Amino acid sequence: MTTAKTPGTALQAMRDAAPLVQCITNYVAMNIAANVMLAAGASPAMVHTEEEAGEFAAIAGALTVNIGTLSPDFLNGMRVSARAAAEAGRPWVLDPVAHYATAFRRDAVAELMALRPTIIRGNASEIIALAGGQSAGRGVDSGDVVERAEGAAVMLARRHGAVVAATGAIDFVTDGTQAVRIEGGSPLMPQVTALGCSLTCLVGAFAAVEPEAPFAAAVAALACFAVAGERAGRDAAGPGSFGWRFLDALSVLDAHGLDAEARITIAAV
Ligand SMILES: Nc1ncnc2c1ncn2[C@@H]1O[C@H](COP(=O)(O)OP(=O)(O)O)[C@@H](O)[C@H]1O
Ligand SMILES: Cc1ncsc1CCOP(=O)(O)O
Ligand SMILES: [Mg+2]
Repeated sequence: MTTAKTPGTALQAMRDAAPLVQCITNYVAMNIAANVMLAAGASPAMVHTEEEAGEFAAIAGALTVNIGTLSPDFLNGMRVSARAAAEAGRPWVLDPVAHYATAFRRDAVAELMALRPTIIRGNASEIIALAGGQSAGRGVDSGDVVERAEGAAVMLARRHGAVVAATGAIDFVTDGTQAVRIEGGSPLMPQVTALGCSLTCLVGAFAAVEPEAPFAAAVAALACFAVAGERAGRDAAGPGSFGWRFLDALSVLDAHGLDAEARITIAAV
């Protein structure tokens, strides 16, 4: 008899492995993302300089790349790391923060997409625009609901052979052949900066432990955020207390609680 792997078993496996994850993320996110990773049980390292980023990608279990505060130097580090991760057979996750905003970002994301990310995690506006659609996004915050991004996510997944996670009030994850929606979280989450960036890093942690199952890895990471976010939101007075409650909720989340409270439903593709 085989037992289907649940988000809870994926969480336990991730904690047991405490994977080293190379996170190339933005200046806003670096601290909160590292704390989110530690609370969840992963080992983050924010390593982005070209001189060492490629070498580091070969020893980390996974790489995450986020263009939030992009510069030519950051981009050089992203290029060598994504290539090194692919050569070492490690999964890598792309977070195309506000890629529609400027030509520099658009060109950078086109180049990074050509390096074949294993998983793409973005908010609804980012996913719509990445598929060539008209999004309402202007800066880093989404102006669209995820429902509008679902078709774009499926199209992107098929076109690029990647898992695509579009997040918002109800998340949507697809690999082009299957899809799920994940409910939970809190309306306070978009009020705390860099939680989406932190989620991208956590997706990398799960992918490091499940390199052959990136769809399940992305679902498990998003489910952790959904359950911890819902728990933290219950007693939070606002974004400030939500922030620390969320970290605490992530750190005490266990396999049983995750499987009991995660609301994941299969969606048609
Ligand atoms: N209105 C909401 N209700 C519940 N959870 C939300 C809401 N908006 C965002 N989230 C959650 O916040 C996290 C970050 O997603 P999102 O805000 O879409 O990313 P980003 O910060 O990149 O814009 C995800 O776990 C998502 O499910
Ligand atoms: C405010 C800001 N500016 C550049 S990156 C960034 C953080 C964006 O974080 P998130 O995409 O998780 O909202
Ligand atoms: Mg974002």
